[in-house]
Amino acid sequence: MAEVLQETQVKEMASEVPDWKVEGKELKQVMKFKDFVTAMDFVNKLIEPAEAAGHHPDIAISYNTVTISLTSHDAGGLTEKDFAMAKQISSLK
Ligand SMILES: C[C@H](O)[C@H](O)[C@H]1CNC2=NC(N)=NC(=O)C2=N1
Repeated sequence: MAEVLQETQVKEMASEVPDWKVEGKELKQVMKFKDFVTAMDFVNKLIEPAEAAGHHPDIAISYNTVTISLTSHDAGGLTEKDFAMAKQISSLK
């Protein structure tokens, strides 16, 4: 299991993913799309990288708005896996 990062490490790594916000034990991003179908298309693009990494984002969909939260449930906080997944997700936008 990946280890929970210290606060200083979190700050350092957060600067590498400026489109994500650190909120407590999560990395969060709200994404707006043209419509529901486009939003769903994006969400479906997350299946492959999440399965490949064995690390899965929490996703809330509201019409054209997708809120993605990343945390390592098993470790109980943010780990390197969350930052790696954040980078991957950002690259799919
Ligand atoms: C066995 C498997 O690795 C675990 O259940 C994984 C699956 N995906 C996961 N994803 C996230 N975000 N946190 C986890 O703790 C987690 N656990």
